[in-house]
Amino acid sequence: MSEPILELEGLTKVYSGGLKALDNVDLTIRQGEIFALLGPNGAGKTTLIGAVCGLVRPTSGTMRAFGHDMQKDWRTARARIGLVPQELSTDMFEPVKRAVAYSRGLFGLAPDPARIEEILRSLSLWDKRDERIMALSGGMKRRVLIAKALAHEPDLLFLDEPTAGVDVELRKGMWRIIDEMRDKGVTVILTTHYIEEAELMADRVGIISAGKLLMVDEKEAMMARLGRTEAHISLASPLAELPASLAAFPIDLEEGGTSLCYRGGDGTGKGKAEVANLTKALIAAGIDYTGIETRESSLEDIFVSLLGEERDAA
Ligand SMILES: Nc1ncnc2c1ncn2[C@@H]1O[C@H](COP(=O)(O)OP(=O)(O)OP(=O)(O)O)[C@@H](O)[C@H]1O
Repeated sequence: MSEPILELEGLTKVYSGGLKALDNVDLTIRQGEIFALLGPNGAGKTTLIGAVCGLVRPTSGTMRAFGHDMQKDWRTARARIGLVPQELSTDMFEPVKRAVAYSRGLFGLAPDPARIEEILRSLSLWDKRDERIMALSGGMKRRVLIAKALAHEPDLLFLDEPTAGVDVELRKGMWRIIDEMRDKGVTVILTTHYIEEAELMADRVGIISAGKLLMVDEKEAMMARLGRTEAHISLASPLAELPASLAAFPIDLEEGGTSLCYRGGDGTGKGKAEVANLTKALIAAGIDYTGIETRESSLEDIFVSLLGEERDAA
């Protein structure tokens, strides 16, 4: 397994008003992985990123990046970390190219116009290089943020909600960029509200709520562990009860006996095979049906049910 690039232990942040935005977070990120941090508004995602990027001072806990203790040796690690924040804060009056080149200089790297050109071209910003950032569309501004983060060639890149409020085209462009970074071996930590995005891009997913990291796992493992298949089978005529021959299936009679509902499997397609067996068993039992609707649960369902459990437990 590759090197840990970021190790957080017991990371806690209590804001001055007393709000615990991070509650004892342990997280290890390995070189080259794409990690998605999923959580509802106010879960602590931006605070976590801010802590690692030196924008938020943790109340307690330790952070190591590239093997350096970030509280003791902050600069060495920080120079290798890029951040694409949610919003533009500065240099709205600057022309695109100058802002991006400046961002590289900020991290102590020698100017490299060819590299800046390559970045601007890859983000379709080259034609806009001399325009002031404030004159660009929202989506273009977001690309400038990415260009700035890439300008200093980070090994670890944080993307805070990279696709919030952007159109489908730009979202796809962003996914492509993340893919390219994966190919270059850059480690990416992204936060997102779009579960589809996490499902598509990430190798591992962490679910955070109210400052607590509820679960971290490989995406496939999470789906296999918590995913489900749900199938609704419409029966040709209502059943009063289920025959004993079907007792082994995880099924319920619903809608006054006119519908059979199967809930089982594991999000990896195992349920589909079981539903196929169920249909054979129905025919063998002389039960006729008129339609089947099957649905595999997504990361979204897992996310929603986990957060629901968390709320119920609170
Ligand atoms: N500077 C601050 N002072 C006090 N409380 C803060 C501060 N910054 C954030 N918070 C609070 O900390 C909690 C976590 O906020 P954070 O921005 O980290 O959440 P988030 O998961 O990024 O949310 P979103 O998805 O809305 O961006 C929220 O309740 C927020 O109101």
